[in-house]
Amino acid sequence: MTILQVACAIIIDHEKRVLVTQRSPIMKHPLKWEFPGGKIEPGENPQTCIIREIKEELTVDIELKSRLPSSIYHYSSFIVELIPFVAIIITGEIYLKEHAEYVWANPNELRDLDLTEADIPVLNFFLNDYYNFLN
Ligand SMILES: Nc1nc2c([nH]c(=O)n2[C@H]2C[C@H](O)[C@@H](COP(=O)(O)OP(=O)(O)OP(=O)(O)O)O2)c(=O)[nH]1
Repeated sequence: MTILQVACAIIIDHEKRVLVTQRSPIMKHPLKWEFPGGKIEPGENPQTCIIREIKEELTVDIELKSRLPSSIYHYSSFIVELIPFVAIIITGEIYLKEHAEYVWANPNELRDLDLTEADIPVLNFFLNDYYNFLN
């Protein structure tokens, strides 16, 4: 089985809340929550991919702060390598082009969300090994 490489963004605001988006009813994994992002296209690296995807999906420009460890998850029909980046918004207002909803969530709210499976280790790493070092 091939591995689908997907870059995602953990976008944080000045109150240390995290932006999470809900997949729409017509997407794969309908109504699950995720870190926004998408598939790496030929000729892209994960960094150029995530900047492009966030602009396309949320209409904002982001600046990348850190790359976190990938999460590899075996869904029934494919394997995903989820490549996370911590980021901040530098310009623009969020306007959802594909997702059903978004929310700025604190750690307890993040833990309660019905996330896509590949995101759970990403969230755990972020909260356990990264979050407390944020200013
Ligand atoms: N964007 C994103 N996709 C994720 C996450 N976790 C996870 O398992 N996935 C899976 C869901 C999808 O099967 C795949 C990404 O597909 P996508 O539909 O978001 O990406 P895309 O915008 O490039 O796709 P497309 O609409 O062009 O088909 O990775 C996540 O946190 N963010």
